[in-house]
Amino acid sequence: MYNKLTKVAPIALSAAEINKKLAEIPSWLVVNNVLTRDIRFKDYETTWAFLNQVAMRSHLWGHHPTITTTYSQVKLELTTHSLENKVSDIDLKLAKRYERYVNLYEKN
Ligand SMILES: C[C@H](O)[C@H](O)[C@H]1CNC2=NC(N)=NC(=O)C2=N1
Repeated sequence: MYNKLTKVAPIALSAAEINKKLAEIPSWLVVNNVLTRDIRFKDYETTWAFLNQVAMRSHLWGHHPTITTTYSQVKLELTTHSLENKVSDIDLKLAKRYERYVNLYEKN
């Protein structure tokens, strides 16, 4: 069995729509129109176990965050490049999925 992927166009969201979805993932913020999350994990191995899941999911969905990391600190930033770097539905969908992964790992 294998997956056949279909390409779906991202949909830019209004501030009201973004805020409604943000209520479900309160650790995420929109800073200068960028959906952002900062996390500190317990150690380097945990950080990269998390980032590998982020990378695989991003690759699977064809949508990629800016990842800034130093040792056990991670900053994820999401916007949709193809929509002039606005926050779109896929940014929020990915953030919600990443948040599931955050909860799998011990934090500092
Ligand atoms: C061809 C490729 O699928 C597109 O360039 C994807 C890649 N990853 C992406 N990631 C983000 N954040 N925004 C995009 O518009 C985007 N486009």
